[in-house]
Amino acid sequence: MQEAYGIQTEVINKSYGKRRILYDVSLKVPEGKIYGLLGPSGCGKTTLVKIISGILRPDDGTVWVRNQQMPSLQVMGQMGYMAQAAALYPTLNGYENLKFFGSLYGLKGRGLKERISHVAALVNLTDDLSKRVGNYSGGMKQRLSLSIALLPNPKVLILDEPTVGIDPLLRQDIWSELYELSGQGVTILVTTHVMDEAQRCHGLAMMRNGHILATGTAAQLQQAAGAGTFEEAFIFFSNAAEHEEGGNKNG
Ligand SMILES: Nc1ncnc2c1ncn2[C@@H]1O[C@H](COP(=O)(O)OP(=O)(O)OP(=O)(O)O)[C@@H](O)[C@H]1O
Repeated sequence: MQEAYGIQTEVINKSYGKRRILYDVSLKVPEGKIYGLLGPSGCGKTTLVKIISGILRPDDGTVWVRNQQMPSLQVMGQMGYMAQAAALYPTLNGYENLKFFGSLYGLKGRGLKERISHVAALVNLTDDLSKRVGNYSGGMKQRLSLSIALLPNPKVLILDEPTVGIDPLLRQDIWSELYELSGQGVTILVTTHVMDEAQRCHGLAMMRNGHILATGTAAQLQQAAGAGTFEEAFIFFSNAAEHEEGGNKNG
């Protein structure tokens, strides 16, 4: 049987002006899995997830989400996206922010109220919903953004650095929730520059300078690199790519 993919990209390229940001990025994210995009700051993770979400257009290449070619309005309605720089309304309180974004997702009435209670509890914000978001800490804003992405009960969830600024206990809760959602069939794409976070994913792609260096499970990648630690595996694939780039330049 053919494997079902929640997200697929084929040879995505993107430049800003003369600067190339993504090079032939091809990925396959199996449906219902948590997939990590691991790479240092500036390697192109946000650009890639924005392209997958339909926010940015690639220069060329194709994205499929749930087997539909993007951009597709129907599929975009099944996706939750958590941006790195939260687009929250600071003068509104947490509840009002959730209500506003919920209405954009087409939720209303009792259904909307129930979803707000559910997602606020998941990120431990129930007691803070009446506070102005402008007075939230960085971690609280992060949690509110995550709860907004969860509002539409998405089939595909795209999270750009979701646990930055979040304390270890809550991070644990968030990961438990992500595993729970994945168990229910939700495909989750998470960007991170943190090794231990990437290792929690079912599968991952290592990225550097707009290139995919290697893909697989953390254990497979470590084994392929013959590395003692996952961090060493990342360094191994980075060095190998650098060597190849140098070779191409020289050749
Ligand atoms: N709108 C833009 N115009 C020009 N350059 C951009 C634009 N957006 C991003 N870039 C550049 O593209 C490169 C990749 O950025 P991107 O945000 O995708 O990286 P990232 O891996 O997500 O980094 P971080 O983890 O720091 O968010 C960076 O060098 C960035 O400066």
